Amino acid sequence: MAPHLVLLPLSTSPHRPLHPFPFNPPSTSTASRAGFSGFSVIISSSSNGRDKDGVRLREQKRRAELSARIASGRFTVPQSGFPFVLKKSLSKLGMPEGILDFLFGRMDGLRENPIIPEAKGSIKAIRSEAFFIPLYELYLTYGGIFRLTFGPKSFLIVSDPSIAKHILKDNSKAYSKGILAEILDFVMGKGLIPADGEIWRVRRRAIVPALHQKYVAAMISLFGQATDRLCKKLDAAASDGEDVEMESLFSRLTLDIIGKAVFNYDFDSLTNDTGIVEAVYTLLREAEDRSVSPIPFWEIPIWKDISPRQRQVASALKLVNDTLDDLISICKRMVDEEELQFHEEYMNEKDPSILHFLLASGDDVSSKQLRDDLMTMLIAGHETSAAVLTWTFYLLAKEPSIMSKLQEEVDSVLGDRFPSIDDMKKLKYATRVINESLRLYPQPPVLIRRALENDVLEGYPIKRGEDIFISVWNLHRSPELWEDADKFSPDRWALDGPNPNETNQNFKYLPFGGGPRKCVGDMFASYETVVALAMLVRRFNFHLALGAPPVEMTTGATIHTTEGLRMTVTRRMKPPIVPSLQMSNFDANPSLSISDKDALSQKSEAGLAP
Ligand code: HEM
Repeated sequence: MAPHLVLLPLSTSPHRPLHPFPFNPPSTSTASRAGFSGFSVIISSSSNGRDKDGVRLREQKRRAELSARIASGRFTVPQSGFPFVLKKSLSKLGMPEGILDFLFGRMDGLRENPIIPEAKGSIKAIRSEAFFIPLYELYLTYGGIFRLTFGPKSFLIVSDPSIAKHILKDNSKAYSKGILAEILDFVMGKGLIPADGEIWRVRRRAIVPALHQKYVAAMISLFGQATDRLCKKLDAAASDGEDVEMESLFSRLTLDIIGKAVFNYDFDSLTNDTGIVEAVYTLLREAEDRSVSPIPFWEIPIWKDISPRQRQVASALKLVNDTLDDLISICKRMVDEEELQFHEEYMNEKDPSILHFLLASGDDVSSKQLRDDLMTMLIAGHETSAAVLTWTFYLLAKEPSIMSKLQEEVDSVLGDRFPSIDDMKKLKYATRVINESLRLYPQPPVLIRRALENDVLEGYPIKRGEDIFISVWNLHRSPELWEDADKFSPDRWALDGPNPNETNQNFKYLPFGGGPRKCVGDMFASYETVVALAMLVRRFNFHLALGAPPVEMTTGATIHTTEGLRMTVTRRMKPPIVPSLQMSNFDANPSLSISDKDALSQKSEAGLAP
């Protein structure tokens, strides 16, 4: 049975009160290897109206309890052996800690098999919040690599850039997707995310070329058109004075985009709740629930037949699979009828989807594998982008000065028209806002691997079969690696500097992973989120809704809010019109500005348009 212990459904408030984390000196000299020095972490405060003090007090109490548990040694396996007893005795005799650390640190270095610092505990100890939060606090105590043990099961938690680089890049062949592949098997099969070994190599080689530059550029107009549909919804809400729940709207926006982009299917989920949209959400929720369930019920044979939930999952899976099979057949027919001249940047103008590219390329693959790959991209490219937009708008709502600076840029670059590929270079600040949002809310917050062979991580020997969580959350918020780590500050990235990525940030910043398994949709996702962000903030102001529940985090594959992101949306005054009306390749009516298009679509609704 796959171990699912650590990923329990947990939530906590990102509105963290001002709270100095009581730094515990590392309990083993090995922690100092990870570069520890005495510091305290100041966690910034925020407000969301109602219940602020209650949340703050609860949070303070919870944190004090956790700190006390860590300080009590409850998570710590006592060290044994002569050096430890000697060190303790010398310490009691009053020898300064610095000298002891120096002496015993050297002895540790000479030992053949240094022991990884170990945090031991009951699952209940971290059950009350999003699991990566206690991992962060344990990281502050135990350092860049430590073992987290629950009963017979243990995980290595990695929060050190050079160890992350070793696992993801330098020795990536020695690691598989482990637990992740087991959990996602029912929905992604051998798709690109869970696949390992030869299947992964072959599929990666087939899929990466499909996301070529011309394709991504063509997608910009799709992003614009989909966001325009969302703008219309928000326009109506602004007129009616109704608050909106942005997280679910972003989820629908990115579902509509990824459906068209991957297999040319219009879910139209921003307008309709069709059976297929519901089926996709049933599968997404099931994948997330399985990844956070302590017991894999779904592996019990009879359970599948008697559990109404599992029966619902099975029928959702059938509906989505049948739909994908139909889309594959339709696309095959299109390709057969096409006068095909396949080349590197091939793209069918009517159907620029990834599926069309794969079939046109002569990709020799079973329908099941193709379906697994499409499903993988649907899931990978949907919730991630939605989560990035959700947390970006949350951060912006709390920082009006950053929002104003962003709106200023968007007004001057875009004026009243849809973004084009050329604008992507010009929307520099918008890009930095997304870069910074991805630092504070990485999606997913943890990368999962399993060692396929024995290895050595920063001097620590580890065994084949070890399950490893690389905590991107810890890397991105480490006070050792970042100044004002918890502060939302897009200006930390120079406007004219390179786009930050894992390579130029030496693996302390991993928004899209790194090494051979890096995200294939990084450029797609960056443009998608910048286009949506720019178009939305240009037309509207966003505020956290008065009286809304506090925005708290919960974890699935990505970081969700517990009760949504309720916002009040108001129309902005019209920005100045910039004369250039250049549109991206695939817009049917390239000379129109957004207001022209609005007028046309209103006429069309009234039956006036040609
Ligand atoms: C902001 C949005 C996105 C974020 C933050 C994101 C993040 C990531 C990360 C961190 C990984 C590495 C996972 C690991 O190493 O375990 C990954 C892999 C992947 N992503 Fe994305 N992603 C995003 C959007 C997309 C989109 C739009 C697509 C498809 C069009 C996509 C397709 C994939 C695939 C197929 C993989 C697996 C690659 C492999 O294992 O070879 N992602 N993504």
